[in-house]
Amino acid sequence: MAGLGASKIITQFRPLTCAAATATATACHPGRLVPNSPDLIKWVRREGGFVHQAVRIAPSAGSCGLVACQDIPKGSDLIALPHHMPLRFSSLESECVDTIDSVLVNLARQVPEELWAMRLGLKLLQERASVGSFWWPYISNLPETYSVPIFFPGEDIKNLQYAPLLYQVNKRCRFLLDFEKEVKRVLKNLKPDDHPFRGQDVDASSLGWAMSAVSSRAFRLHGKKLSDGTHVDVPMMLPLIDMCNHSFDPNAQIVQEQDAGSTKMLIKVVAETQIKQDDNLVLNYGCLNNDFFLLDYGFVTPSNPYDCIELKYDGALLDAASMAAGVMSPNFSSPAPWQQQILSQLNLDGEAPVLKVSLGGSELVEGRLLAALRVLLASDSETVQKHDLNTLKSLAAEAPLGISNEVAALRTVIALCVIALGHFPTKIMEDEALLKQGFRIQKKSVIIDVMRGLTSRVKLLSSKEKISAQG
Ligand SMILES: C[S@@+](CC[C@H](N)C(=O)[O-])C[C@H]1O[C@@H](n2cnc3c(N)ncnc32)[C@H](O)[C@@H]1O
Repeated sequence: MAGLGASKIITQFRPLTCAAATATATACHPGRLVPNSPDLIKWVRREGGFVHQAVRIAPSAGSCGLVACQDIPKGSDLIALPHHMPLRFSSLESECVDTIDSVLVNLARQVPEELWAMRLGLKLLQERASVGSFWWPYISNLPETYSVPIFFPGEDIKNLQYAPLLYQVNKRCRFLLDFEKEVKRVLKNLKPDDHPFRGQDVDASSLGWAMSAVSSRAFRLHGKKLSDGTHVDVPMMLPLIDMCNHSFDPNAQIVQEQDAGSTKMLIKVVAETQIKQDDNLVLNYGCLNNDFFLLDYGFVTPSNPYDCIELKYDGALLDAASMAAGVMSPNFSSPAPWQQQILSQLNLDGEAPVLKVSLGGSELVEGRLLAALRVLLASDSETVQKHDLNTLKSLAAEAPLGISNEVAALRTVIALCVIALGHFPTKIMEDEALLKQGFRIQKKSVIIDVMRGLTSRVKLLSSKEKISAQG
């Protein structure tokens, strides 16, 4: 009986380790789980989906992408997936049809919300391990490895040199190691037929593969319609559509529409602009900073308008910065009661303050930090009370508390930038010599851009002050 059981298991799983999966395959698209995997475009068409005749899968910047092999007019449908093709994970106990579903749902419950990709990752791993999986043509075309920081060698992680990102990478690595133990504990006593991964061992590395496959490819789209007519957002993996690479200047977008004659939703990609022959089909993955791009997708976007750096709001640090900037007797660490009250309104003081503030991005200086600096550098409450909080938080509101107050606030931020740059031990020239340090270079560029933007404001304000003094 034991022998029979073993042979049954062997014919019902596909290995979760890459070397075994690729042993008999020959290269077609580089770096895929199975190099001679089935043709994805043919599979989508066979399943009742639509793929524009000019759309091809082609190598693109070291991985794959979708390319137009002839001009495509704006508004054309590029891809349409029928309802059964996206890979979703229902975590509802009521939708569990067997013990395998319940095991996965119970494991998924132990994944924190912010690591939602691991939940759908469990479903992906289950399908990867199963010989009869409907999604095998899709899964075999997924990348074999991911360039996200959880897989970086220790030295490369350290070399990111940016504490908020190091914190996130460590958190994910720690979670995967703990979750490995939990998954092993749960799977240990299961009968072979109830085992979600067909009796295979699951370790931190296969869990990391699945989490990265999902974080770098899933889209959050409308799921089931609720009785009030709204939809819940559900992460899904979209075969073929997820071959589109990212651009902040996309030529395609995902739309969901009701399938004719059915209550189900059709997921489509539509040409947002005219697409020229040989152009890549690109989607906008979202207005994300480079921390998210690197953590979830394994790449950074140069000149990313949404990139920013995070700082902790700290009175002593602000005192040091403003003194370095030549601001006279700052009192950031000992605010007056009326100032403290405004800090509480800004959520920078009080019972549960949110002390994380950012520089860069579309705002240049986070409104809460700017307002705090303006208020703490103001000498009387009357002038401050004349303005509402939104004005105090806005860089567009030019010097609401007077030019010298504004210059002192901006100089303090510039000094904060100098301190933040000092936390990177290497020079930009050294970073440039290391190809992998695109992340570090981009973070430094954000800081330098903030300094440039604020310095020109300070100059403008100072010249206005001079003119008014002369007048
Ligand atoms: C949704 S998949 C796109 C298809 C993927 N290139 C492939 O070969 O399967 C997202 C992944 O593509 C790559 N990618 C997408 N856009 C990129 C970009 N603008 N620059 C660099 N890599 C990109 C990253 O590896 C990312 O994790």
